[in-house]
Amino acid sequence: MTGKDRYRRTYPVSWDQLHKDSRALAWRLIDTGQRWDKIIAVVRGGLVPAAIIARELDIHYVDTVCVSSYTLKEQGELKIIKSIEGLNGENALIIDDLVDTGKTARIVRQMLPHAHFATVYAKPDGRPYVDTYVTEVSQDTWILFPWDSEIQFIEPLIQQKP
Ligand SMILES: O=P(O)(O)OC[C@H]1O[C@H](OP(=O)(O)OP(=O)(O)O)[C@H](O)[C@@H]1O
Repeated sequence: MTGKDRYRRTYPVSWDQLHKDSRALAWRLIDTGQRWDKIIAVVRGGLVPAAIIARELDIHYVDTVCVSSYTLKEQGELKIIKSIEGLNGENALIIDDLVDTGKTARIVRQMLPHAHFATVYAKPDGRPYVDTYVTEVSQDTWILFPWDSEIQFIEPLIQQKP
């Protein structure tokens, strides 16, 4: 299934919730007992969680891999826009906002095979490709991130058509 048909529900995440969930991910990472000295953010969705994790884990080295797989809700071809040279992922933590089908995680793991892969949110198909995550949502849920949304007026429920 491709495109909008894949999503039957929406899970809106506010900035506050994203901050709390990213801090919860930081706690979970600390609880593994492992320690890392580098963060690799998967651009773009991983940028904000990576900044929060870098602060909580006191990591000052942050780099990026740039991969794009979606055009809004339409699943498109996966493109590597920027890779990483000279690292195998040792002592590195890869951070993304979400693992959905797992396509992005699989390709980033190939670039950095020794890294620990962590996401804030995970769907069942992508879960096997992450080492640590916080919240699972169903495969047919569209996670509406705060950077993709705005607060706006809506009609009273009674005036909305079914
Ligand atoms: O598990 P997958 O099916 O690969 O999906 C997860 C990826 O999709 C989103 O990125 P997207 O490609 O939308 O790019 P963006 O973060 O730049 O918006 C998200 O940030 C993950 O990187």
